[in-house]
Amino acid sequence: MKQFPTLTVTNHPLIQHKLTYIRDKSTSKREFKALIDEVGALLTYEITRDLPLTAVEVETPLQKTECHKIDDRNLVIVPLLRAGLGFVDSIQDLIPNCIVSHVGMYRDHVTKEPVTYYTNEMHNPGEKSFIMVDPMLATGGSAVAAVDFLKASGARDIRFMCLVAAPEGVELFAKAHPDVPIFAAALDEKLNEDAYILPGLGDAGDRLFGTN
Ligand SMILES: O=P(O)(O)OC[C@H]1O[C@H](OP(=O)(O)OP(=O)(O)O)[C@H](O)[C@@H]1O
Ligand SMILES: O=c1cc[nH]c(=O)[nH]1
Ligand SMILES: [Mg+2]
Repeated sequence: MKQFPTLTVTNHPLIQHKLTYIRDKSTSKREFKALIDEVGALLTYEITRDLPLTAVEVETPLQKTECHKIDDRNLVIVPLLRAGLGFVDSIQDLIPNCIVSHVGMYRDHVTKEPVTYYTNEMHNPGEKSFIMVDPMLATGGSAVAAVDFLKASGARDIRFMCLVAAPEGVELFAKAHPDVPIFAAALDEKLNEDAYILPGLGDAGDRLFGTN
């Protein structure tokens, strides 16, 4: 299998176990969201591993001591609507002070090209760390366009978290944004003729929100 230097596949047994149920078409909508929450938390643990820490003094009931904090008020989660919303709850549970800045984008069913329909204004993006989240990296068109937007707004420190990636999408993304690390739970086989990931999990947005 082709190697991608900017891709980290977090194939921890717990993630693989939960991904098995996420892929299963008989998994209910309620279970699907609960599993996305759980895997989202586990992937967040991995993607935040290299965030810098600042020393702070804390007084325990016994004495003063030096502890460490991440700069959570300058950490921005960027969910790609709609399916990226699935990861927001778990990240906010872990890092309640983070900022959430939405990017609305859908993939045109015919051309497979991303169409942007919503963006948030960014404040001091050069001073912030961004984690873009979307369960699916298929052709890579949406993720590349979303990072193009973040960079055009002034963002520099960006990470991308997804659940399932296709080799075609990783290749396109890594070429366009070699400075943006990708964290995924699985690198799947390929895209089908409709640019869906095989074996994949189907349409993540539809499974999360009950549409199709
Ligand atoms: O890598 P790509 O080929 O661009 O495909 C991936 C995109 O497709 C899905 O979104 P979709 O267009 O289905 O929108 P939705 O989240 O609103 O369902 C998915 O959540 C990604 O954003
Ligand atoms: O397999 C795919 C490809 C794009 N979007 C999805 O939700 N699933
Ligand atoms: Mg969709």
